Amino acid sequence: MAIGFRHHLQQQLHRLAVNAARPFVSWTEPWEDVDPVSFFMLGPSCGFRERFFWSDRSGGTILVGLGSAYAIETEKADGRFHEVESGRRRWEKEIESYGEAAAPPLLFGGFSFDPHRPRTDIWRGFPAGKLVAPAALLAVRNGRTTLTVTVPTDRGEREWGRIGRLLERMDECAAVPARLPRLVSDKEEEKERWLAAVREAIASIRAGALDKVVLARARRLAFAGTVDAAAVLMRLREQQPFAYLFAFEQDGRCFIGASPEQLVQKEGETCRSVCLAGSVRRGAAMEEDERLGAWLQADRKNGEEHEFVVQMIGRLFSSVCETVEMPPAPQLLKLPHIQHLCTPVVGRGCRERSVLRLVEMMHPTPALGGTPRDRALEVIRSLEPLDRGWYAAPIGWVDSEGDGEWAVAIRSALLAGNEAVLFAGCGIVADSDPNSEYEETNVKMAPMLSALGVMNDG
Ligand SMILES: C=C(O[C@@H]1C=C(C(=O)O)C=C[C@H]1O)C(=O)O
Ligand SMILES: [Mg+2]
Repeated sequence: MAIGFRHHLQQQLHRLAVNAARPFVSWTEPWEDVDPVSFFMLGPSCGFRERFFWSDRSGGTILVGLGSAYAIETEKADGRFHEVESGRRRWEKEIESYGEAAAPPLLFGGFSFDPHRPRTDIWRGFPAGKLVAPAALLAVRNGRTTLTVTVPTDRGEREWGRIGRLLERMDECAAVPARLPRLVSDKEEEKERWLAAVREAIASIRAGALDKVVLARARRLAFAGTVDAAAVLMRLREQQPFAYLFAFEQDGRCFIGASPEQLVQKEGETCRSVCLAGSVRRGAAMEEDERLGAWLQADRKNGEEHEFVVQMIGRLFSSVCETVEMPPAPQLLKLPHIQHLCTPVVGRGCRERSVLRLVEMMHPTPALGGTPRDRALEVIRSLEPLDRGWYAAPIGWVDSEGDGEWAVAIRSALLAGNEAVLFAGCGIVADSDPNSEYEETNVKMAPMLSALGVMNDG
């Protein structure tokens, strides 16, 4: 089947490319029986230096991209969302799309947390904002799988080599990911300095300078061999079934994670978000777990952390939507290692046309930045001893309608060769205790530690 299909696709694309009036053409075909992680694994061996993976919380939408037919990249500190949105509109005019989906292929990517902060070397290849239209996109939606191939009309022949190899290999049996290498070193990045920063933040909050700030820390692991992103992804898929799974790889450096937190979704005139803040670990037995959950729902400090997020997202949705629905009190979201206070928000009659506009307005929410936003960002810049890069920032996709879904890139790590850098933060408020906050960041790192094979699940 692949040979016949390959021939068919090649012919279609060749014919279209020759006659195209625009610089790119895309072709979409239905395609069954491909495991998305196996497809992701084929990238490097076919010569693609970029790849991404996305699965939403239900696993209903899975997007896997290989290569980059078109990229919109910005290093602007101010106006980066606007620049990316203009790039998206330009993209629609540069492509002719045929086959099953006669719409331009969607763009996938992300943003850095704070473009005003100087970037360190570990985040090389992860600019202030970057969206890509992949050369090959596998999309699973509502149980249907399609493959979209996008080629530049002037360099179609060159792209074809990689795509041809991919189509040949897609039919081979599911690839087996590399084994995870042994851990050789584990460095807490400056625990004492982080605790001191938390103490200082608490003092500023008590002095009335701000209400809440999220401070993060990093943990650097070194392994005896290369950490294979596909192997980590496969484990995350098993271990974190209700999270957004994401990976964004540039030249062998892969930012990967399993985030429970939706930033914003737009589907026509409906938009959604989830306020997530306030945390406690899971209990070992049911009784303890329920006791911890009940404690979390009654705890004043966690309630406060959560309430700042509810206030901000509620206000923002009210400013762009006709109606906003949210439950009066937070629910519990139970994940394998941690439970959170959670308030889902639905806005109807949304007046914004692009989800990127909503991403711009929402980032960072008080769940990742703080309240008030500008003060919190200043405190993070002056107290936090690390470069967040794309951690805690928006990651997701946007289509030609301006619809799309974005998560907050937490519970994540940057994989680079033999190293993995893990990140986790927590919301500091007036009643925070530095040691408990430190413990909370440990719980938040557990999912990635477990996916990396460093910690036994428990
Ligand atoms: C910042 C992180 O998580 C955020 C902070 C939370 C908290 O402090 O209770 C809870 C959920 C997230 O919004 C992280 O996981 O790194
Ligand atoms: Mg917290």
